[in-house]
Amino acid sequence: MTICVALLGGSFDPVHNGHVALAALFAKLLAPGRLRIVPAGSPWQKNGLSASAKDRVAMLELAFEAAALPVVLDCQEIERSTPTYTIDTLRNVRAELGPDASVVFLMGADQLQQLDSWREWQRLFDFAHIGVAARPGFDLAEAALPAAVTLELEKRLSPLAQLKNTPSGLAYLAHELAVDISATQIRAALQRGEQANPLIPPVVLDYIQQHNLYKI
Ligand SMILES: Nc1ncnc2c1ncn2[C@@H]1O[C@H](COP(=O)(O)OP(=O)(O)OP(=O)(O)O)[C@@H](O)[C@H]1O
Ligand SMILES: O=C(O)c1ccc[n+]([C@@H]2O[C@H](COP(=O)([O-])O)[C@@H](O)[C@H]2O)c1
Repeated sequence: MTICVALLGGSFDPVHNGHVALAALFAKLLAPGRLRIVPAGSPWQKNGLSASAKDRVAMLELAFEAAALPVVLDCQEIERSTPTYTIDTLRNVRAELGPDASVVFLMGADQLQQLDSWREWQRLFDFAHIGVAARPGFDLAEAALPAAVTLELEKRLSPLAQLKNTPSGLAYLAHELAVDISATQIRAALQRGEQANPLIPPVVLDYIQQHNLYKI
């Protein structure tokens, strides 16, 4: 049987309930043999990060442990000194897992809307499938996507079972997620001295307070 590995990449600055819900949704849908969380080292489309890699990793460990969602943290992007390009990560993962494993890179609808800005974005499909979850404020409908992304999706949209049973090249849209949370919103709330309680796992909030993060 083919193994299926799902990867969730992100800045996780900090990890929040939207990330946990996205991971949990695809853990249920795909039942992957492994769910890997891949914290970004230098996300080149972002204007810097607030928390250190060490703190972001610690918060990820706490969040997924509290959610009782077994994950493996893959820190290769933090260990690289180059800007974080997903294509590099997927090349490495494919080399590690071999040609037959099903690899699914997960993302929210906001990333799909700008997928054509990613480095070598069409080549991502040579190494992995993509699994996309809906996100409030970001439309998954064709009309909301760049034409080039729509063209790729039209060729690649497939049922989940096909993603599980083939190595790469397909796409799946999960319309059922509706968690209106962003790390930007959480950082802003924490800077204002608000608690951000329903947005973030309590263990992560404790960590943020103990380590005095997101104050400025
Ligand atoms: N509420 C959410 N619903 C669905 N997907 C999400 C949600 N929040 C984040 N994601 C997805 O998780 C991945 C990592 O996101 P990221 O760490 O950038 O969080 P973010 O909340 O978008 O951060 P920021 O507000 O700092 O841009 C991305 O693929 C993103 O689309
Ligand atoms: O490869 C790229 O060029 C690229 C451009 C933007 C985002 N990504 C990846 O998309 C994921 C979410 O990114 P972010 O910046 O919203 O946290 C994370 O794994 C990033 O490395 C990747």
